[in-house]
Formats: sequence, C-alpha cells, structure tokens
Amino acid sequence: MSVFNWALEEIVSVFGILSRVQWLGLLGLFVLYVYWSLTKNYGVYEKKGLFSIPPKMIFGNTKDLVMQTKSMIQFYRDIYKQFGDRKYGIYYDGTAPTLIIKDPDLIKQVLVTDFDHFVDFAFIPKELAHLPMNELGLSNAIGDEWRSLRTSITPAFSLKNIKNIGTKINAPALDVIEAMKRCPNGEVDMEKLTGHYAIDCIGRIVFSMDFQTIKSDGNEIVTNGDGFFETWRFFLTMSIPRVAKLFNISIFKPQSVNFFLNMTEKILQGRNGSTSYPNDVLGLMMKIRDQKLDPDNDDSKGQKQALAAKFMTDTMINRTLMQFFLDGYDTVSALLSMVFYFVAIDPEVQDRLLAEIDDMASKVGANITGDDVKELKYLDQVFHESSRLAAFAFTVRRCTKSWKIPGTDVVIPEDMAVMIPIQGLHSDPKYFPDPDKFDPERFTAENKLNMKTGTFLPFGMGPRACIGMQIALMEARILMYQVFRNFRLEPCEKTVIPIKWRTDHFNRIDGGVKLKAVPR
Ligand code: HEM
Repeated sequence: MSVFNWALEEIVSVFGILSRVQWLGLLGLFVLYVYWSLTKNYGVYEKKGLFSIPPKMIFGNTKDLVMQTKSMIQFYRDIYKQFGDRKYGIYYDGTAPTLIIKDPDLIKQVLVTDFDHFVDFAFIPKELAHLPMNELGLSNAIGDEWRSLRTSITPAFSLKNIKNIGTKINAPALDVIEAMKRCPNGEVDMEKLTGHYAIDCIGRIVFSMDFQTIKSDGNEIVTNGDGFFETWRFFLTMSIPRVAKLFNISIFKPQSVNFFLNMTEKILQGRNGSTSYPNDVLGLMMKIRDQKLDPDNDDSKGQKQALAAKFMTDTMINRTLMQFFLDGYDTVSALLSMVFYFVAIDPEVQDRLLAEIDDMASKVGANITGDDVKELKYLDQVFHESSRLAAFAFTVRRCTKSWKIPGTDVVIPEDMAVMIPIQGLHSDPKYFPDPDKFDPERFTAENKLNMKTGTFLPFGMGPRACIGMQIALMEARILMYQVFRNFRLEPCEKTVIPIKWRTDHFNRIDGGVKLKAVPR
C-alpha cells in the first residue's frame, strides 16, 4: 500500500463519514482553489490591452529575484528592457499585478502632479505597516498621517537649520583619513570605512556626539546597523504578509530596532530635563515639539508650528532618530563606497578631480566648510554619475485613489502598486548614451539642463522624495574632498573588476570595495 493510500485510509477511518471518492473530490476542489487563487490575477489587465511579461505560478515575474539568481540592479534593468518601447505595462510581483511605468512624463505625473493618488510607499505590505513592531516613523507612515508628519519633521532635515553641518562632519572625515593611513600596505576597505563614517556622521549631525566608530574600527552601533536587514525576513514579509502577521515576524530584525530605540530613548530622556536646544537634528525636533522654532533664524513653518508639534511626540522623535540608522547608514555607505570604486578605476576622471580638489585645498587646507565644498563642481558631477550607476533599483508607490492611465480607459484601482524602475531608466541609452560608461560629463550644468525630468532618480522625486538627500550629499562631498586631498586611489589585487552586483543586497558589489590608497 502506498503512503498516499495509507494516509487516505487513516483519514477515512478517523472521519469515516465520507467515502474515499468523496475525499478525493474534496482534495481536488482544494487543489483547484489554490491554483485559482494563485493565478486569478494573471491576464486581467492584459484583457484590457496592457502588455505584460508572461508570469510564472507563485513567482509571477520575480523568480530570479526571489531565488537570487540575479542582482536586484540587473533584475530591474532587464525587466525594464523587456517592456521595449511601451510607456507602461504590468509586472507580476508574485501573484500581485503591479503597474510598471517607463515613460518619464508619466513618472512625473505619478510622483508629482497626481501625487494625491499615490501618497503611500508600497515597500511594506499595507497589512504590516501599522503593527507596532514595524512602526518606523516617516517612511512607513501613510495617508494624512504621513502628510502631517513630513511637514512636521522637514525643518529638522533642512541644511539651513543644521548649522555648520560641513564643519561637524569634517571631524569624522579626518578620522577616516587617519584610519586609512593605518591600513597595512595602503590596502583599504572602503565599504567598511564609509559605513563607519556614515555612523559617525549621524552621531555628529543628529546627537552632537562622537560615536568613535572609525577610531574603534567598529562597535555595537555598527553591528546593529548591519543587522537591520535580513534577506529571509524581507522576502517572507513581502511575499506572504499574512503569514508574517500571523507569526509576528517583523520586517527588520527586532534586536537591531530595539537597540536603536533604547539608545535614542536614553539620549532623549537625558536631554528632556534641559531648557536649551543643542544645534543638531535632535535639538531641532525638540524645538518643533515645543514650538520653539524661530522664523527669524530657522527655516520654520511659521504658523504651522502648532500642528507640527502635535505630531512631534517623544515616540515619534525616537522613531525618526532610529530611522537615521535605518535609512541613512547603509544607503550612504553603499553609494559612497561605489563613488570611490568608480574613481579608482578611472585614472582620467581621478586626475581631473584631484586637480579641482588641490585648487580648493590650496585655499582652505583641511578645514573645509559646507559652503566651500559646494563650489567643487566636478566633484558633484562625479557623485551624480556614481549615483546613476549605483542607484537603488526601483521605488514603488501604492495607489491611494483610483487613477486612470492617461489616454486609456484602464483604471488602476486603490491598493495596486506602481513601480518606477530607477535602474532601468538610468541605463537606458535613450537618456544616457553608452549607459555602462562612467562619464561625469553627463552632469555638467549645461547637460543637466537637457536631461529629461523623470529619468534621473537616485533620491526619488516629488513630495515623497528622500528627505535626507541634502544631508547625504554633504556627507559625500566632505569625505570625497578629504580622501582625494590625501590619497590617490588605485585598484589592487582584491579589487573586483568588472563590477558584479551582489544578489543579496540592493547596490553593493561582490567582494566589496577593496582599493589601494597611495598617499599624496
Ligand atoms: C546616498 C544616500 C541615500 C539614497 C541614495 C537615498 C535614496 C532614497 C530613495 C530612492 C527614497 C525613495 C524616494 C521616492 O520614492 O521618491 C528615499 C526615501 C527616504 N530617505 Fe533616503 N536616501 C539616502 C540617504 C538618506 C539619509 C541620510 C536619510 C536620513 C535619515 C534618508 C531618509 C529617507 C527617508 C526618511 C525616506 C522616506 C521619505 C518619506 O517617506 O517621506 N535617506 N531615500
């Protein structure tokens, strides 16, 4: 007797009411139901005239991503190409149809003009967004709550308000230089160093504290920052959110989230007794909470202060502080390490960059300020070109109010995800000729004027664009200035050329960024 027959006999003997044939019928119905629920969405939009890539059961179009047979960057570049000259189409994220938009004008419409229809991010499944374990502050807030929160915390991210930001982060940049000098044979691990730098910058900008991550070559802040993201959690919560909800599986590792929440809570409590407001992001958030922003000196929201204060509770301050570690650490480190990689393997670009930096160094030496560094035009070009090639693969909005695709009768319903394939756009020869070439000339002032809006989106676009962009840019400029003022970077034996993107990370490369730093 086969195991199947035996199992059937057992069931029949336990529930002897149904015959073997009836049981088989029930099983058949169950299988049909599962098949129907896994495929019911496939083909719905195709019938309305939208193009799609034929989906596979369960995976939809995401098999290479879920099985990690392609990097995220390559995956989204390939998906984009498969839509050919079409302006949009349907892409299946597992079983869920997602509108993918390729056309820059439509992208602008979704992200800016018709933002009202696409207020929410769809990175986190809706059913998980409001569980206490996934409450992260701004980036998972939705609808009106997001609007009020964003207005409320925006002044805390304004460079006009974070006084002397350049000078504050010059100290960690100089710490990086000292750490580079200590590296045996000048072999530097730029992923590690930029990671430590990003953490120490958060310490200075947000808390006016020296976390000493660079000096100590890593500490528990780094370990917990690295621990936030676990691939299995990400895929499980994204693909089967109901299971994640049932078993209380959070999107980010709870130990890391709790570590940072406890740390920020202690710092906030320590400050709450004082009547002064230190000049840092935490001080600004406290000013917003207490309605103490001064329109004469601060980039404030004037009479909106009372409303802003309503949302700036201590809990929200804590969660926003934690978000600096979640959103402002790995992003900055991954992109900055790639900046150093691209420059190291392109001696001509490096020569030009060094010339510009030397010119500035002859005037200000090591003590560069935020205003000085903004004058380094070629440095900015290099940063932007790096952020074109090493950008996040995509961003995604959730349709919050049904939306008719212009020029068609197709209506995108509430809750459907709309994906903007950033990496596809950044590598489209129509917008960036010879797209694989690292060419900072694309970002001269003149060429930027000719760049089509909606094609270059390393920080997103519209009201929901990255709130930390100016801070990230400042961190990049200061570190680039100090590194190239002191060293020439070259590839070494451990440098991985050509680029091979990791399959388990958004925008890092296999083998990391190991380079040789030659003192100048
Ligand atoms: C190189 C570094 C960074 C990159 C490439 C980056 C990129 C992005 C992108 C692509 C988005 C989505 C935008 C959209 O869909 O339109 C985003 C959102 C966001 N970023 Fe950044 N980011 C960086 C650094 C930072 C920093 C330093 C912070 C500081 C805390 C930060 C905080 C945020 C937040 C809070 C959001 C969500 C905004 C909202 O929900 O309104 N990011 N970022």
